[in-house]
Amino acid sequence: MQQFGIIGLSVMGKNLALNVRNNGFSVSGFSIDKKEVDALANYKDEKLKPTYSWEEFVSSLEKPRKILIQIAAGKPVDETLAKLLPLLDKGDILLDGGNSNFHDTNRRFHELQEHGIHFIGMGVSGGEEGALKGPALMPGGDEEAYKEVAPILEAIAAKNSDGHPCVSFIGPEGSGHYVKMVHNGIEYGIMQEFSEVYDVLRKVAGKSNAEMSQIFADWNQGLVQAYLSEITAEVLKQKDDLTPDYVIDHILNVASYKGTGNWMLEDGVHLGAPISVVAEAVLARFMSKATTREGKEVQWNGEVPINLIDNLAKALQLSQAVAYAQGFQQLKMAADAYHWELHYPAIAQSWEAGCIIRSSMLKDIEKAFANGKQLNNMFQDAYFNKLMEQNLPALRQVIELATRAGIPTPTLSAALNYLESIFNPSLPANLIQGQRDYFGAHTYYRNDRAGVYHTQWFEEK
Ligand SMILES: NC(=O)C1=CN([C@@H]2O[C@H](COP(=O)(O)OP(=O)(O)OC[C@H]3O[C@@H](n4cnc5c(N)ncnc54)[C@H](OP(=O)(O)O)[C@@H]3O)[C@@H](O)[C@H]2O)C=CC1
Ligand SMILES: O=C(CO)[C@H](O)[C@H](O)COP(=O)(O)O
Repeated sequence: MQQFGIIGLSVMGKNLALNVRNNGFSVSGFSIDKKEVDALANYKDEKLKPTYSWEEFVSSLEKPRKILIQIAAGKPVDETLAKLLPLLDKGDILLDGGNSNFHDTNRRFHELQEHGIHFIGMGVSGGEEGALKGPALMPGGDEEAYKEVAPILEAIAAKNSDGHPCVSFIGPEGSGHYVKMVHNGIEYGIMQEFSEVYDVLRKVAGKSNAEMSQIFADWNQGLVQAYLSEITAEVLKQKDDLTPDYVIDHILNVASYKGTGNWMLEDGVHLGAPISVVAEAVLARFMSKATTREGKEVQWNGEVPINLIDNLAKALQLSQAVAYAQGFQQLKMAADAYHWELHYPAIAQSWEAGCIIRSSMLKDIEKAFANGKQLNNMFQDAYFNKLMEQNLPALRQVIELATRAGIPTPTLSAALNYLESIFNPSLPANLIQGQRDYFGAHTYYRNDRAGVYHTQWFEEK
């Protein structure tokens, strides 16, 4: 009998199966796509069992069965659960490792609980390579069931610099998929920040692709030690297969999305979370399609400050911190609203390796939230407060220069505005309240006494 089962053997499912096998566990694989099962069969390895029917798959697994569903999110997951349910026994454990919406996971968790099936909604990040060599895992749902699968998940997960596996139990219901959704929202934010910095580098600093590649590679050893720095350097130096040029210059500048970053924004709006960097990153993807492209190319003939490259690194470092900060702020608001107990240092730790947003900064974030410290925003922590003080002038300079050059910086500007706002004692919302009370008698609170007030702004006729 096999110790673990995986349904869906496409990019992620197949590589996760190999990872489970490489860590000494036996695994059965099944897919509705026979070609995917045949590909598994080609390994001819008794620890990798291909199965060709739902019944064969389920009956090949030791009890309680531990089954990972790694397929396209949405309706396919409900269809798969409907196929599996009649074949399972009470006490079996199902994990959904796809990018499922947390609302769906909440519903499935409770529905399956009624059937005595343990359900774990598990965010998985790291793409194809991560799935094979060690992904970041974000499991939430049934904690007792988590303990049963923890040895396998800890074995296959990426390990951080201390050798700790990048997986820990997140919380109840759909909280694991919620954390993955926030991961992806942060991912959108940081990717857009990188693209704005790239735009300033090429259009203001006049750097070539090869020079920019080297700059990002240098930053990856310095202020912005991050997977996204590493791959940006790689993307910028890649030559094209079809022309003598760099491939980056022939990639159409329309950003696609499957939408998990959009979901973070949707729930952020629901919660009232000030996640401006994520919002601007989502909107920038929309704008990349909506723009008419009829304008003139930016031609910068002005001065290029000698410290521009250093300041771009500092601007990117600080705006990256803001993207993470907004993610953790939303997590805290979600934990309060949905009555989940989330462990922020453990979440930071699970992102320290294996995932797309991994960076050296996550260690500092883990420390910022250590010992149950409840921060309203991450910049209340001394380390990040100092980073803000040190890097704000650089961020301002980059945005000022980009603005003069006519280069849009939606996420860098959102990061600056966030930092200008979070400790600000006199944001101008008093005027909004006055206007609301004027036109709609919506009332307002005062800053000098308790109670709810309404002003008679004009004489009634
Ligand atoms: N690719 C990545 O980098 C990452 C992906 N993920 C998530 O992991 C999951 C799998 O991703 P990936 O490997 O890229 O593959 P896809 O998202 O392309 O999903 C393909 C798999 O889903 C199966 N499938 C589709 N519809 C159904 C259905 N109705 N019933 C059963 N199976 C179905 C496919 O079978 P068939 O071929 O027959 O359609 C195939 O096995 C997704 O939820 C994705 O969002 C998470 C992190 C990273
Ligand atoms: O989950 C992921 C990484 O963590 C995927 O790569 C994600 O689907 C990419 O998102 P999008 O297609 O919306 O850019």
